[in-house]
Amino acid sequence: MDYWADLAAHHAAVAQRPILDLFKTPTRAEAFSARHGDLLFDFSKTNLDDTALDLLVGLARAAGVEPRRAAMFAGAPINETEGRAVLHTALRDMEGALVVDGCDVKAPLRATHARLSIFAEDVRTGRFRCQGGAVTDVVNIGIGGSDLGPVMAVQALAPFHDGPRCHFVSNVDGAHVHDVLKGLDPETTLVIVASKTFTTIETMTNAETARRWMAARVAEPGRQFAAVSTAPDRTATFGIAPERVFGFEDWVGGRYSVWGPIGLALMLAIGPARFGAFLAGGADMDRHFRTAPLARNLPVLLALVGVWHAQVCGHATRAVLPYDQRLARLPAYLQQLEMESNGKRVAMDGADLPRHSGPVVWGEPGTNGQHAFYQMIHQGTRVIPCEFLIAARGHEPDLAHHHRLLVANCLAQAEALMVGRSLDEARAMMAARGLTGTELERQARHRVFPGNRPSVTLAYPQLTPFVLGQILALYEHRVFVEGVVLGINSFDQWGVELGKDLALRLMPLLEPGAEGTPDEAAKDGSTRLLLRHLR
Ligand SMILES: O=P(O)(O)OC[C@H]1O[C@H](O)[C@H](O)[C@@H](O)[C@@H]1O
Repeated sequence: MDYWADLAAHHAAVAQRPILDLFKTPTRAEAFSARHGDLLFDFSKTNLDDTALDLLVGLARAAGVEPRRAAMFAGAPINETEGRAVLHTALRDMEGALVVDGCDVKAPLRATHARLSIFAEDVRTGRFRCQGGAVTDVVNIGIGGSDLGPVMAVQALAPFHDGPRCHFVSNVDGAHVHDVLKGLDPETTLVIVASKTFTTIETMTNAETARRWMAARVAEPGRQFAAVSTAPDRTATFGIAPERVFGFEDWVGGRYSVWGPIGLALMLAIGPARFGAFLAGGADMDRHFRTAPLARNLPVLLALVGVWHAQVCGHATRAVLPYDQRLARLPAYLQQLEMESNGKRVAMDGADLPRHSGPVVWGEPGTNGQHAFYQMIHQGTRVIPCEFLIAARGHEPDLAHHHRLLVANCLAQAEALMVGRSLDEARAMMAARGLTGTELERQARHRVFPGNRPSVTLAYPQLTPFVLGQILALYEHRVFVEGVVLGINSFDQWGVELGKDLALRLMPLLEPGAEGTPDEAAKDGSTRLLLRHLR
């Protein structure tokens, strides 16, 4: 059975059907939504019907999602281009044993987690002393997966933040480290150098700058540095004592690493107990993903809706729209998670991918986005499937009216996208304003909303550590399922390498005197022009 061909044929048959018509079936909303605990995933405002869903679930099954899922959790080397297991799920379920290549991987995880928790408590309680006393500020220096997870999660869980202030430096642009350090006291600052490889040029450059900044005022700057890495030899060379080095294994991908020591800044912010609740939320979603039938499985459904929109309907982008200000960095986090995982043109077997890879992921929190780019979402010529996230409750009980406005806006946008406004309705509006004839017609046309634009909504009770863990694991497994369905390796990222190599080779050409050298002459005309201009 060719599921892709059948899906394409089905899509062609239903593409013009109004989504709203599907609600003539009274059970539509219940049938095209799924729950796990207090999470509700509503995908009824899409053009998916029973036939499409059956085909998509068949596609997932035929692609081997179930055996592949079992292989991932069992520690098989499913990251085939790097010859590694993919076991970030073990970081959030450290109980028991999991033997991979003859060794139990869980006991060392528990040991590192225990050390991390003790260190975090020492810092939080003031037992860990800097030159100037207890730690007041933490600076996490890292980039990509060593930054986006912690920075997003610390902001997301601000209501639970009772530890030192946390700051993040990622960009090699000196403006970033300068602006962050400028307001801090080196005598009470702890610097975490977070880098899986401990070779990333941005992170190492920022770490050296931070050490110089600290050394100017602190007698033993190395004592106020901690490191998170898979490379203990390199952390030692940098001069960070082993008791403040927290390691992890290379089977934790950078963009999947917030659950382990890379999450140290989050643990310092909210404490080990709440960090444990975050892990428990992730583990809870893991259990759901492993046990729920495909057609009731939240990550599988989220993935299949994504495949329907991106590969079957051909929509090139996906907007992630959290109606939750504290999830402001979620779209950026998901850009790495989804686009670094599934933005690939070659299938696992080395052949060209016969269809598009994962979509462009972008977004901003609502309601801000409404006053910026929603114009295009509603009336542009391109269809942009939207993913709304909304909590039932905020954390500010005395501002409950704000939250009601937030919820109303979120639901209104999804409704407007689907229902739209017809030309007749727009004409009636213009007639009510006294317009007539061609002017009425012209003005009315600008006020038409075509509608029939798909969206999904993830509703959760409240943004707690547990719920954040559930949401992030949900997205991780969605990426996994999409990757299996597309037949790609979601766990490598060769596409980031070429630019890094070229940047290193360009560095000498930015020195004064590089003009006219053979290395410069070997560059293309545009690069030469820019080099000269920027030198
Ligand atoms: O943690 P690091 O080794 O410093 O890597 C940081 C980031 O850079 C790499 O180039 C990858 O694109 C990312 O997946 C990774 O998260």
